[in-house]
Amino acid sequence: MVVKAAGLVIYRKLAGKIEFLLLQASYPPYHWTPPKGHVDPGEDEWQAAIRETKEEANLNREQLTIHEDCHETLYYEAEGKPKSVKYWLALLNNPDDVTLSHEHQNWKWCELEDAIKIADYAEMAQLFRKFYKYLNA
Ligand SMILES: Nc1ncnc2c1ncn2[C@H]1C[C@H](O)[C@@H](COP(=O)(O)OP(=O)(O)OP(=O)(O)O)O1
Ligand SMILES: [Mg+2]
Repeated sequence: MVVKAAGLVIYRKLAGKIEFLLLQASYPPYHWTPPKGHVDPGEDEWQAAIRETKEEANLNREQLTIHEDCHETLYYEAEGKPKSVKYWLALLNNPDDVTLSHEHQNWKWCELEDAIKIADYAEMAQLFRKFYKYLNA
């Protein structure tokens, strides 16, 4: 069975430049991803994406404008099990502060090429490019 997760690719616009939010795991391999996590029983992916964003970055639904029509699902293997992660694109309305939970040790706002570099997975890179295109279309 596929383990389902979901999250939000949060971006802000600073001086006309788009920056994506990445969080670094506080456990090996200390990987960087947007806020996301497992879908709980009774939840759908949309609800999980919003809940995890609140838990992991302390950003509320009200601080965000979610592009409901811009989403992508990644499939990969995590701890030997197939996993899916559905991401929606979301604008952080104001340059509010991020607060981390114990699951992450750092965060960073990254322009496209930097986001691709630190996220470090091919499918994640494609996702960033697709979402960036959506914003510049
Ligand atoms: N896009 C990806 N493609 C391939 N492997 C990935 C990708 N993202 C993360 N991984 C790797 C890093 C870890 O070794 C492992 C699990 O990471 P991840 O899916 O981020 O789950 P997680 O258990 O750290 O957090 P979460 O509870 O938020 O889903 O998979
Ligand atoms: Mg998580």
